[in-house]
Amino acid sequence: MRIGMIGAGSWGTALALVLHENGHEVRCWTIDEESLNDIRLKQENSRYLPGIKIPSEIVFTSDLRLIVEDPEIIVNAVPSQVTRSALSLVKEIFSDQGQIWVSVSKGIENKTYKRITQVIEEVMEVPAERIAALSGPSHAEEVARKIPTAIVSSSASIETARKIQQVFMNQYLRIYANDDVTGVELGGALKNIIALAAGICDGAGYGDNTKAALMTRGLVEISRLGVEMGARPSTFAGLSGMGDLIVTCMSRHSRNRYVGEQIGKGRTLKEVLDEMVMVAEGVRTAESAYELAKMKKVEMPITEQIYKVLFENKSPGQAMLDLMTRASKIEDWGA
Ligand SMILES: NC(=O)C1=CN([C@@H]2O[C@H](COP(=O)(O)OP(=O)(O)OC[C@H]3O[C@@H](n4cnc5c(N)ncnc54)[C@H](O)[C@@H]3O)[C@@H](O)[C@H]2O)C=CC1
Ligand SMILES: O=C(CO)COP(=O)(O)O
Repeated sequence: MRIGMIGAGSWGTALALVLHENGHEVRCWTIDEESLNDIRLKQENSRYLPGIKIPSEIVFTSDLRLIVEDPEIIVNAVPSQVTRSALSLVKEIFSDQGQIWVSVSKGIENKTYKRITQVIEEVMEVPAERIAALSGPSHAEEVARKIPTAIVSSSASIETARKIQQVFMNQYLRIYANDDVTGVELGGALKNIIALAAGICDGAGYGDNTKAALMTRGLVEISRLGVEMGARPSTFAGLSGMGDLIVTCMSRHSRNRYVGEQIGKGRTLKEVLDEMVMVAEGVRTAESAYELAKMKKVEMPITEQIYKVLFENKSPGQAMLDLMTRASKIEDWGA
């Protein structure tokens, strides 16, 4: 199959390697001329995925026309908040021939509160049944090294989810399929906020008990908002829920956990983001989730405290104290 990849950051590049290995013809678009030159000269994307050799058969280009020329599948791998603008460029030159779209981005668009498959549906004017989300515990650094990984392909149409499963699956990337796209995308987006909290926990010197509490109660509030938005509760116990929450809160590769860790050590958000090359989606998703929770009247205490630490200068210590001294509760999946 011919597959177009929009975005050649760490995840876009790692997935291009998977697809190439699976026998597909892959073309990746990037606006980043520096990494493009790097890939052409050294066969390595050292800015986003250092240490991994990139086969010369994978085309990397800044010419979008090469991406939209006759693909059977188009994958969106740019960060959530720039997906709309990147797709607007695609829309100008794209002719719809029944292609399947895949979102691998994990976020909720600011202001519109849309999941990324919904942004694709709106901008590209394709039906939800032809769009899938691929999500789950999968750091690019490990997938690119062929470390066994399992994720989930989800679409409103289970046939579409199954097709994408077949295209991406191989010996080191196991893919499950389901049709709860709302749950899959919200799990992948919201766990990044809890990973920021887990990072703060590491940076501020709290303990393993603290992190376990944040992860467990984090999953409760993720599920609570997810169910309110129409997701199935059981999806949050799966790869795109608990699975991704575990890896992002625990992994040395996680950019969201890293940002939290730096803040926990006393640095400002601006200082940390200014020196980062890669995206930490949880920062902007915290804005969307905080506002959504207020609008939907869903209790999300950890998200609320993370929002206040990130954007209202609240100290992590005070945020932790406020979480610990909330009114006493019965432990229940909705409490
Ligand atoms: N890195 C990882 O391990 C994983 C990342 N993801 C998700 O994949 C998405 C992409 O993440 P990464 O590849 O890690 O990000 P990255 O920061 O490594 O790369 C971002 C890519 O987007 C491009 N980009 C940035 N702004 C742009 C714009 N305005 N227009 C066009 N292109 C633009 C950059 O040039 C770069 O190619 C995120 O939503 C992330 O949460 C999902 C699973 C794993
Ligand atoms: O979603 C991811 C792993 O599944 C990547 O997480 P980070 O963006 O925090 O690195």
